[in-house]
Amino acid sequence: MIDLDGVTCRYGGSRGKDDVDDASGVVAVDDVSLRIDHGEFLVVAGPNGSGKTTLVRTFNGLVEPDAGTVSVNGTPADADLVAARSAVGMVFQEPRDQLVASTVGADVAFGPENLGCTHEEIDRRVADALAAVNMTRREDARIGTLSGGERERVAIAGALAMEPDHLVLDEPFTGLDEPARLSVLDRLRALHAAGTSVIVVTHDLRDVLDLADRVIGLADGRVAVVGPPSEALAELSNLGVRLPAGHDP
Ligand SMILES: Nc1ncnc2c1ncn2[C@@H]1O[C@H](COP(=O)(O)OP(=O)(O)OP(=O)(O)O)[C@@H](O)[C@H]1O
Repeated sequence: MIDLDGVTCRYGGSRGKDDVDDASGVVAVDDVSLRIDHGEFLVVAGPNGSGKTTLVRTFNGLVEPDAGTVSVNGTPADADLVAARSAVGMVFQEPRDQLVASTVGADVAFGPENLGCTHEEIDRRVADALAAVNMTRREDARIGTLSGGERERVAIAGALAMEPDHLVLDEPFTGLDEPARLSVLDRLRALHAAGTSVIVVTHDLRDVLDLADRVIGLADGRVAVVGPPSEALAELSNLGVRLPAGHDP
């Protein structure tokens, strides 16, 4: 479970927990409280610059709030960063930024190796994670030869190999063609069905809204709307996000 209480994040100006009243700089996330349960499929929507990326990066301590608290499974994220990063896997906006090895297998093994898993455990996790993204037996493929969609799936596999409770994907469909987008959606649907909590950050709600248990719409760093998709849809149309066909304003 991820629990946020009054989280505020700012860039620039004076930083730090003691100067949250300094009005200089940009307030990227503004007093957000939120609880995400195990198994939940959550969509975080909002226009460019509304604070989506900054918000989700607080979930595993990548961004430390200037005010408020984040806890993961009951422990403050900043008190145990390893636990937070093991429980909350993250796939960044540009998957190339997070691929660290030259082959698929070495890349997916990187996380479990750092966790100190045994060789047998690493092999099992790599095989399971590649199966989950439909890339079984592609361990030896060189990263440089993969398409953008395949790289995205390797990045997802790398996060899955940590066996996280929550998987966060930041704009996972950017730059993907239609087959790759549908393939990633298919994988997310299967992961959710298998019990992983999936959190998708997007300004494009086509397709993904059908999978969501709940959607949060951000505007200027604040939660403008939160609820099941059917209830949130009307208000989401005011936020400048791309809605599924038939729901455009
Ligand atoms: N490293 C940074 N330094 C300074 N300002 C930043 C930084 N990262 C984000 N911001 C600012 O914080 C605000 C929120 O940005 P953030 O990237 O969290 O929003 P977003 O909704 O994810 O945007 P996008 O859809 O464009 O990715 C914006 O005003 C942005 O310019």
